[in-house]
Amino acid sequence: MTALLVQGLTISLHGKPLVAGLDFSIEPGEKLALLGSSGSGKSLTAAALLGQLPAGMEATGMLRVNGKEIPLRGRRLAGREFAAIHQNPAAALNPLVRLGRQLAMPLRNAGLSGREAREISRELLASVGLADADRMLRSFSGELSGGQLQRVCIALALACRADILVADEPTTALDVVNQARVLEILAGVPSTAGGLLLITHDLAAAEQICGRAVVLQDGRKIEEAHMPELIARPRHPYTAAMVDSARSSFAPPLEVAAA
Ligand SMILES: Nc1ncnc2c1ncn2[C@@H]1O[C@H](COP(=O)(O)OP(=O)(O)OP(=O)(O)O)[C@@H](O)[C@H]1O
Repeated sequence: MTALLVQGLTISLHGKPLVAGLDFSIEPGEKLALLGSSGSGKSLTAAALLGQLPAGMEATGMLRVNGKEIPLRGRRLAGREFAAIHQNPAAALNPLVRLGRQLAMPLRNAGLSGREAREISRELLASVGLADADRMLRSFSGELSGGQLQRVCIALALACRADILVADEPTTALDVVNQARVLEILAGVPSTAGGLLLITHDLAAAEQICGRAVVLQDGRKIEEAHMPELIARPRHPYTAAMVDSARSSFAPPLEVAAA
């Protein structure tokens, strides 16, 4: 059964559509990229799925997770179906609550004992490359670096055991070394963790993590393809420009190329 089905998603502000008639789907265990330039509607799409649209905006259309229909209109909570990894990890965590308690919360809510929740929290932290799990569990978010915090947020999202993980520009606030590490971790998220929707303007990140992509421009889908096809044979001029620009960012410096 399709893990996520979005049909005719339209997001409007005072009657003006900012995202219009968007269709896409994610199969179980699939990682899908939502690509597009700034202002194309990626974050609003994520916000509509997560029930986090700004006040005054309304979403219409059909949303189904594992066959269950979820009303979009008036949606103001993510529910158990979705877990999110946001751009700014510090803002996603409660600074006054030890990380161990924050990680344990969704596990305890799922019926695990305190001891089981602590054990699984340690395993989750290890799975995102945080070795000193006991220290992390005792820490407050203000005591960790941005890269460590984003890994804690990925562990927290996995602890929610949601059907769909939504990662909205998860590496934007990180330095290049941590960006690479977080991309590696997301690429390694097992297919058993449900579907993953990666929101990004970074084609290289999408290629590393996702098998398929949907490209948005001005709130509309302009292209949808498997990653190798999208990169080898982009059909829309915007996608072609995005592919060219990603290629040129890896090209050797002009003077070296000319030598
Ligand atoms: N709170 C808001 N109020 C009014 N308009 C908004 C609001 N948030 C987004 N928009 C508009 O909706 C459109 C889509 O914005 P969105 O943030 O989804 O783009 P995006 O593709 O995620 O861009 P970026 O990569 O810069 O985050 C843009 O035209 C934007 O100006």
